[in-house]
Amino acid sequence: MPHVKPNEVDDPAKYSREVLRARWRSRRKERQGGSFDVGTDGCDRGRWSGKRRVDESEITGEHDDEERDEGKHWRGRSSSLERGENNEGKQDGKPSSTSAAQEGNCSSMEAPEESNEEAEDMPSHRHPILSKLLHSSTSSCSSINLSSESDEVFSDIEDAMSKRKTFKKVSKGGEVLKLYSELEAKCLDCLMRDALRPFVPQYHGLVTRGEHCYIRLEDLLNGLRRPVIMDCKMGVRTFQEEELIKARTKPNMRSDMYQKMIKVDPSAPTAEEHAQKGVTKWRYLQWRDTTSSTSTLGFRIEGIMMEDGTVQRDFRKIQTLSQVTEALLYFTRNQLETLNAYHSRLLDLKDALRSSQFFRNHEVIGSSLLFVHDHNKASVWMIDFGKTMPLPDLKELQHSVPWVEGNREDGYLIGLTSILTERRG
Ligand SMILES: Nc1ncnc2c1ncn2[C@@H]1O[C@H](COP(=O)(O)OP(=O)(O)OP(=O)(O)O)[C@@H](O)[C@H]1O
Ligand SMILES: O=P(O)(O)O[C@@H]1[C@H](O)[C@H](O)[C@@H](OP(=O)(O)O)[C@H](OP(=O)(O)O)[C@H]1O
Repeated sequence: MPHVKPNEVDDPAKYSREVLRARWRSRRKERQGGSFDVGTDGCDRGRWSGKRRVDESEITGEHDDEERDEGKHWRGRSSSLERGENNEGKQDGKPSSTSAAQEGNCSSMEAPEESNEEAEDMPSHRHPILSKLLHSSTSSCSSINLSSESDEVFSDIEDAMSKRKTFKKVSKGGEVLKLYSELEAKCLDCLMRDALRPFVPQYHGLVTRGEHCYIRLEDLLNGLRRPVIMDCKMGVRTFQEEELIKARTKPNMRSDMYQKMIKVDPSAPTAEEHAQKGVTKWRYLQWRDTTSSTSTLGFRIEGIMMEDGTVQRDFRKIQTLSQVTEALLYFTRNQLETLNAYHSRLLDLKDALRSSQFFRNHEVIGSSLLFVHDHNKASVWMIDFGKTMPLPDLKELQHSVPWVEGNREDGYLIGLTSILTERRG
């Protein structure tokens, strides 16, 4: 355990960083032949979301697993740690020539931020809260690993985790950067001219850092003190129809997803999948949807971060409204004011969705509602449009009817209604 000065205990984030920093040091020492300091709390680490993130060690020179969370767990259960490799490459981070032209030349849109080199000397620019969220993912990722230090820094499980730790970074000035994806940038651009604008982080265009391009977004946690955060992935499915077609026509067996699957339920894969030790991405995503509340309630809780910085992801198997209610009451600590503020924001969102042209003609897949509150404010935001697609041929969606292959319905409003219903119950 690190030496902790008394005043550091008053600052949990700092204390947590110190503890984790010490663990990282001891882990590195062990790799170099020294002793291994096992966590003293006996808990797995809670991890949550944030695949597309940039390793802040790039910016600050520190190592991002220092900020991972030690898991105190919702209802005392341990969250699972998953590992694996993504075999399917993604093209995020480098705009195509057309998209770059559309968004403006990335490198000519420099934000007023520090360069990587400057930032290395300025660790105070880190965003401790966001970095907790971003560093607590359970999933594997095809992202480019920007950090040459990761092999040294991460343990076996963390080696796998590190493959997805490169997507987002934090900057000063009330903005966060997310690795560029053409689909997401186009959506955000559209959303800035839509009725949904007040429910989406403000989009400030693109910026280049090193060899990658990023989307500049309003930091939704800016100005909040010890915020409590919940990420709910919306919709009755989290896979695109394209993923289903690909699984049929050009199946790519993902061993990382197979591993994640058997960790939760060894009997879930078919005999063939067991033999191949792999599942297609569609199969994994569909399994996640049907074993959580996604398929039935139209949303699932991906993770919750409490005010002390602990991140909890033990909601994978939640399927009923009463379980969701329990989680939400825990998240809000039963505070009526907070619950009411969320409720009224969600009603406003529902109205805005009704009048949104963007919503009418987009298939919204894998997008989240981010619930954020502190002691005097609560709000809900729509985030993550990386898999949100415009519909062809002036087609429009209802968002409130079940999905059947080909209809492209996403069930977003089914999820929103479930959340609102839960609140009434
Ligand atoms: N504008 C923002 N301001 C503050 N925090 C944000 C913002 N956008 C995202 N986050 C945080 O980062 C997390 C991940 O964001 P997002 O879902 O957009 O990333 P992703 O890499 O696409 O993740 P996923 O693994 O869900 O596909 C969110 O759960 C949220 O906590
Ligand atoms: O639920 P988990 O266990 O965290 O699994 C991940 C989750 O379903 C993400 O939504 C998905 O990314 P997309 O939605 O962006 O496809 C990711 O795929 P990936 O590994 O291909 O990134 C999965 O690994």
